[in-house]
Amino acid sequence: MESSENQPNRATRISRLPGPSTNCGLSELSESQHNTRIQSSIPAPGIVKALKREIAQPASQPEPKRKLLVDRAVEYPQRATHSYMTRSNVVRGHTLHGVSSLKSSFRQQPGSHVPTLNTFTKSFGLGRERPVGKTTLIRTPNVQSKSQAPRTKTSHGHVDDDLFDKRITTNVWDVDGRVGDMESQFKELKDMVNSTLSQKKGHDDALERAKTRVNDLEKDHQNLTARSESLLLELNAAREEGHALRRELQEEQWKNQREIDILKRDHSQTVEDMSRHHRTAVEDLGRELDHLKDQEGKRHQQQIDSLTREFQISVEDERKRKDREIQDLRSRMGNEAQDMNLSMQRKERDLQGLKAENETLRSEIERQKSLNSSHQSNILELSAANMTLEAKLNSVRSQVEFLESDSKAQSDSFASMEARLQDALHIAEEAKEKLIKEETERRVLFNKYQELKGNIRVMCRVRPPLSASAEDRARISFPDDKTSAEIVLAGPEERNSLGMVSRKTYPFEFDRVFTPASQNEEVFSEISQLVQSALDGYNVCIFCYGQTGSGKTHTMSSEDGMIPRATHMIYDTIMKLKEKSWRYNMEGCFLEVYNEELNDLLAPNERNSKKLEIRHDELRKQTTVLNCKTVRLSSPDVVETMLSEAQKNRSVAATKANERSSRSHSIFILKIVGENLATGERCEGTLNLVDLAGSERLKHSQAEGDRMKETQNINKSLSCLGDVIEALGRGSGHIPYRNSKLTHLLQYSLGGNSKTLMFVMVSSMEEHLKETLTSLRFATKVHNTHIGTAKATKKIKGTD
Ligand SMILES: Nc1ncnc2c1ncn2[C@@H]1O[C@H](COP(=O)(O)OP(=O)(O)OP(=O)(O)O)[C@@H](O)[C@H]1O
Repeated sequence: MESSENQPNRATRISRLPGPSTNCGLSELSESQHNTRIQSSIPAPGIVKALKREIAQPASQPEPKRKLLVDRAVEYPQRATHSYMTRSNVVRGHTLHGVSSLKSSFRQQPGSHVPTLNTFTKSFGLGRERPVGKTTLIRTPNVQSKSQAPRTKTSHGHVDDDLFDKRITTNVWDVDGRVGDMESQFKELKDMVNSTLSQKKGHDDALERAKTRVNDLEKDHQNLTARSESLLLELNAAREEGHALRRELQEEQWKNQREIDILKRDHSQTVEDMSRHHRTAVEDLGRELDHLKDQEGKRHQQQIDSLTREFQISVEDERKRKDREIQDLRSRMGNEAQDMNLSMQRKERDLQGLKAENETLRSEIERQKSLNSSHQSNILELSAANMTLEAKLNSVRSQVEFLESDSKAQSDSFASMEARLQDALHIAEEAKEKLIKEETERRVLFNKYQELKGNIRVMCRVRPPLSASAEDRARISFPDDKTSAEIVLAGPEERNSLGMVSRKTYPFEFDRVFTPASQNEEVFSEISQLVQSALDGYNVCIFCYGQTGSGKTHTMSSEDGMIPRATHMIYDTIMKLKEKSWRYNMEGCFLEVYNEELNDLLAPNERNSKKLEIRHDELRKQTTVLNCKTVRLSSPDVVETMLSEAQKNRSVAATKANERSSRSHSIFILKIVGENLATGERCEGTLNLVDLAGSERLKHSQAEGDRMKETQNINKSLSCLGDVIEALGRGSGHIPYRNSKLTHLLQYSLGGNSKTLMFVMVSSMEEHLKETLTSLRFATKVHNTHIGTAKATKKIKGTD
C-alpha cells in the first residue's frame, strides 16, 4: 500500500510537495460544526452525517496544477512555508489539545507522529470527555499569530526559511547535492505521508466507530420516535376517552339534577301533606286536651272541695280539742297558781316563823348572854361562898381541934360541921358542872350567832401615834362607847369660796372597832371564840389588812400577838378538853408569798431545791402544801421558837414608806385534829393567821425597780383577795381563787366552810389619812359581803 501510494508521488516529487496536512480529512470540519459539537456532548445526527459526508470528500478534491521543477524549485520554499502555514491553519480547526498533541508527537517522536486513537476519541468518539472549560476551545489571535510566526526549525526537521533560501542559492547548480537533498526531503515527506496515512487510518477507525455510534443513535432515535408516536397515539386516544367521559359525566349530572328536582318536588309535596296531616292531628289533640283539661279540672275541683270540707272538719275538731286543752291548761294553771299562792303563803309563814325564830334566837342569845353574866356572877358568888365555906371550914377545923381536946359535944358538932362541909363541896361541884354546861351552850349559841351574822367579820384597829404632836394626829372619833362598832374620820381641810374651812366626815361601822388605847389582850378576847371554832372543826382565817406600819405585825405576830395567844389558848383548851376524852394533835407551818411565789419560812435554804405546791382536798375541804416543813406543836415553847425563826426569815426590804416594811404576805397555818375517845367524834379544823403585806399605793411608796415589782405583786394579790370576797358575796358560780397565790392558798379558808375575820389596821396620823380612808372603804366593802354559812367538819368516827 505504501509503494502504490508512493508511485505517483515519486513522478511528481517536486511538483507534488504539498504540505503534509493537505490530505488531512479532519481539516474539513467547519468551525460552526466544530462549535456545535462542542456545545453538545452527543453529536446531532445531522452533524454526524455532515461529518461523514465531508470526511469522504478529500478524495475528490482537485489536484493542484503541475509546475516545472525549476519553478517549483523556486517556489518551493514559499509554498512549503505556505503549506506549513495552511496546515497550521487547518490544524487550528481542531481542539488545541489535538494540535498540541500532534505537535508534540511531531517534535518528540518524529517517526511516529500519528495522532493516537485516544486523542481522536477524546474529540469525537463515544468516550469523548467533556472539555474542562470553554477557554480551552476558544482560539485566541495570539495562538494564531504564534503559529504563523517564522520558526528557526520545525519539528519536521525543516530549516529556517532564510537558511533554506541561502542553501538553495549556494547549491543551485549542485544537482547531486540538490538530488540528495531532494531525496532526503522526499524521505522526509514519505515518512510524513506514512505517518499521515497511519493517522488517517486511525481517523478512519474512529470515523467507523463514530458511524457505528451514529447508527446506534439513529436506531435509538427511531425507537424513541416510534415510542413517541405510539405515546402520542395513546395520548390522543386518552384525550378522546376523556372527552367521552366528560360527556358521559355531563349527561349523568344532568340526569341527576333532573332526579333531584323530581325528588325535591316530591319531598315538598310530602312535607306539605305531612304538615297538613300533623296540623289536623294537633288540632284534634288540642281539642282532646281541652276536653281532658275540663274533665280533670272538674275532678280536681271536686277533690279540692271534698278535701276543703274534710280539712274544715278536722280544723274544727282540732280547734275544739285545743280549746278543751286550753281550758284544761287554764284550770290546771289556776290550780297551780292557787297551789303556788298557797305555797307562797306557806313560805311567807315559814319566813315569818324563821324571822320570829331569829328574833327568839336573838332574845335567846341576849338571855344567854345575861344568863352567862348571871352565871358568871353566880360563879363569883359561888367561889365567894366557897371561900366563905373554906374559911368556915378552917374555923370549924380549929373549933374541932379545940373541941377534940374537950368533950364529946365537941365531937358531935364536928360531925355536923363535916356534913355541912360535904354539902358545900357538893354544891360547888354542881355549880362547876353547870358552868361547863353553860359554857358549851354558849359556844353553840356563839356559832349560831356567827352563822346568822354571816361568816366574814371585819374589825378595825387604830394604831396609837408613836411620837407625834397633837397637830399631826388625824381627827378620828369613836361615837358609840357601848357597842364599840363605829369610827368617824374627819377628812382633810377644805376651803369654800367664802374662805371658810370645813372638813368632811367619813363614818364607818364594823363588827368591832378598837381604839388606839386597846391592847392585844382585848383584841384577842374578841377573837378567842373564832380560835375556839378552829378547835370545834371549823376552818378559820384571820388576816390583817392595812398600810405599811399600821400595826399588822404588832397585832398578829408580836410577843403577845394573836398567834402566840391563840396557840396558848388552844393548848389550855386542849388540856381542859382532855377531861372530856378529847385528844388533839396540832401541826404548824409558816409560809410566805413573795412576788407571787411561795416560800417556806421554816426552811429557807430549801427554797430553790424544792418547789412548794398547793394541793386541795375537795372532799375534806383541806389544803396542804407539798414540800413544806410542818412542825408538830407539842408545847407552847415550840410555837415561840417557830415564830421567831419565821420572823427572822421573812423578806424585809427598805422602802421610803417604812424602813422595816414587810414586803410579803406571811401565813401561819395551824392544823388541829381532835378525836373524842369516848364518843368517837372526830374534828379537823384549820386556823390561818395571815399578816398581809402593806397595802399602800404604788405612787405613794415611790418604789423603783425590784421594789416596784414587789409593790405591783402585793397590790395585785390584795386586789385578787378583794375580787374573791366580792365574788363570794355575789354568790358567783366562779370564784377567782387561782388569780393569786394568796387566794389559791386560802381557798378553803375564805368563804364556804370557813369563818373569816379581817382586821383592818389604820394609822392615827393625819399624813396617812388618805391611805386610812382607802383601807376603811375596802374594809366596808368586805363587811357588806355576806359569805354563806360555815360548817364544822365534825364527824363521827368511821363515817368518813
Ligand atoms: N397598837 C399598837 N400599840 C403600840 N405600838 C404599835 C401598835 N401598832 C403598831 N405599833 C408599832 O408600830 C410599828 C409598826 O407596826 P408594824 O410593824 O406592826 O406595822 P405593819 O403594819 O406590820 O407594817 P408592815 O406592813 O411593814 O409589816 C411597830 O414598831 C409597832 O411596834
